[in-house]
Amino acid sequence: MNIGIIGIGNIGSMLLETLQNKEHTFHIINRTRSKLKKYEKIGNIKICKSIKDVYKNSKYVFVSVKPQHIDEVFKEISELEEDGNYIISTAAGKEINEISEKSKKNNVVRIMPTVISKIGKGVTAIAFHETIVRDEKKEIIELLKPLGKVLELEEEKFDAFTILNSSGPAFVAFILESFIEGAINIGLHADTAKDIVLKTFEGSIRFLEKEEIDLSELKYRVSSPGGVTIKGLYELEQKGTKGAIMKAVYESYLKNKEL
Ligand SMILES: NC(=O)C1=CN([C@@H]2O[C@H](COP(=O)(O)OP(=O)(O)OC[C@H]3O[C@@H](n4cnc5c(N)ncnc54)[C@H](O)[C@@H]3O)[C@@H](O)[C@H]2O)C=CC1
Ligand SMILES: O=C(O)[C@@H]1CCC=N1
Repeated sequence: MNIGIIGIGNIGSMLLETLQNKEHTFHIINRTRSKLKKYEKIGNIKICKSIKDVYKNSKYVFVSVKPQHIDEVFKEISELEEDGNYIISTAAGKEINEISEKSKKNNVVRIMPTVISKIGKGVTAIAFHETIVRDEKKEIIELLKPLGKVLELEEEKFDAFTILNSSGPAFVAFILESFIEGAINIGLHADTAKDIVLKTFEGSIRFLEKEEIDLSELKYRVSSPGGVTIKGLYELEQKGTKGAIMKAVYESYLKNKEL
């Protein structure tokens, strides 16, 4: 399969490296040429000089540039003839109808990926232009399988999905970091703290899945009456931590809707 990728940043490089497979030939381009250097000597990766070269040579063309740069890419594509190729946009907040209008193409697919897919464990949401039929959808979903789970989702749910799934890893990193720094403050070395915190989070998730219990049930199993855990939970409640996190999710959601 001939696959194009316009924009080899965080997501473009994740797509290139995760979908890498000897049966595919990749045609890639990036504005900052230095980011392409490491792919120069790989046989099935062709570095292109123009968006036209990428589009003309690829059946599936991922567009993974920032939302503020996407219009110029679609403008260039709009001047090219559609010949059985499909645009697959990864841009947050950009709807299929808008992409279709700007690129003057019908074969438009929208995905919402995550950097986590680099290890094949992420979830990728997907939505298709109304003219794309079942067999075409099946082939595209199959192409994306190395990314992990591929979830067909109504476009109106993309904004919420983006914040939870695609911004999500950054929120997780922030919360983990808070615990690690809390641990350093009570005398642990950073490496030890990181190891314990990661294992505690991972173990708690596995435990919740296996025991099939509610989150509050886990809180009450751990919190001894008048003990140490409830003291910390009380502090979090007094500081409005849950409200702050809910507000963070909401603000990200509003920002995504503005794009
Ligand atoms: N970073 C993430 O975790 C996620 C990002 N997204 C979306 O994916 C898209 C890409 O995000 P990132 O990879 O984080 O951005 P990035 O800034 O890391 O990568 C974008 C790349 O596109 C290149 N570029 C810009 N204009 C170009 C042009 N005209 N021709 C060729 N290359 C061009 C830039 O040089 C850059 O390397 C965005 O639209 C974003 O909303 C979606 C889900 C998750
Ligand atoms: O922060 C952003 O705008 C992009 C979209 C979702 C994750 N990263």
